[in-house]
Amino acid sequence: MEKQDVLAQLSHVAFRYHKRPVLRNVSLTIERGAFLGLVGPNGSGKSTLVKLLLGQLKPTVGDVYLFQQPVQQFKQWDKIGYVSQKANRFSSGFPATVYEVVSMGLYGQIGLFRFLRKHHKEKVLEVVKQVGLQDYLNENIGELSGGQQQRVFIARALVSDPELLILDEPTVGVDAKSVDQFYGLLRELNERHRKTLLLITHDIGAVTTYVSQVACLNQTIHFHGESEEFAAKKDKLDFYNHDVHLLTHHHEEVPHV
Ligand SMILES: Nc1ncnc2c1ncn2[C@@H]1O[C@H](COP(=O)(O)OP(=O)(O)OP(=O)(O)O)[C@@H](O)[C@H]1O
Repeated sequence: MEKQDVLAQLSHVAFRYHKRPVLRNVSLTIERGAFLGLVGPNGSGKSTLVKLLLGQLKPTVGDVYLFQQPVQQFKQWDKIGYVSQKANRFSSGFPATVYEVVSMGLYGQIGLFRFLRKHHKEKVLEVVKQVGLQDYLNENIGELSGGQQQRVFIARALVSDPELLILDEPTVGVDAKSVDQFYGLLRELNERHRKTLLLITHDIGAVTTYVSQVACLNQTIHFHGESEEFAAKKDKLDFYNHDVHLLTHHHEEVPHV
């Protein structure tokens, strides 16, 4: 593997909230072109790992690199797109159209009050089309279903042309049929549009069906390999214990600290 093909890396990372250890000795590499699913039970540290990757938290021990740079020095944030689990929660009165919300993804590049140039507008239309919402361009986002809203946020993350897209539980609150379409979209972004994806999810079914690699986290990485290998081994991996069948459905009831 060439050095420039490592887009993100955690090296021997430990993290604690106050005195409480949450992650220990986590080493994980995300290579260019990967579609990596990060799975783990509730409270296993998935969101904490993402916050460390994005430089929002500092490891107690170890190092985090983005595009071969220590995350504290990293400045090229337009190379990274991020879609959080709270993205699809707009009420019907929210006064912004699909076009406007997706355009917001360009503000980092062009500044908040600058006008979009022709090529910016074309890029907005291109990514809206990529996520299949071209017929909804002028709809208010609050009028769309949870699955459609989530696509809008993918488009907003894509509009600045990131190389690495990080999605934290993006299907929470999305109905089952839209979830399948949504994962299909992610696969297409990975295979056709060459985006590197990190998908944080409880959904074991999705990871075995759609992603190319799986990493299992429960305080530390218990497995990282190809999804076929994961599918063959998953019943023997003890990191989930008895929780495995509950995970897809119980997420929303779990209070976040
Ligand atoms: N700000 C915080 N302060 C203290 N403890 C926290 C904080 N955020 C998370 N924790 C704790 O750290 C542990 C890991 O939380 P984290 O949210 O990273 O796990 P997760 O795998 O993303 O969980 P979930 O699947 O429920 O979203 C949990 O025990 C959680 O209660």
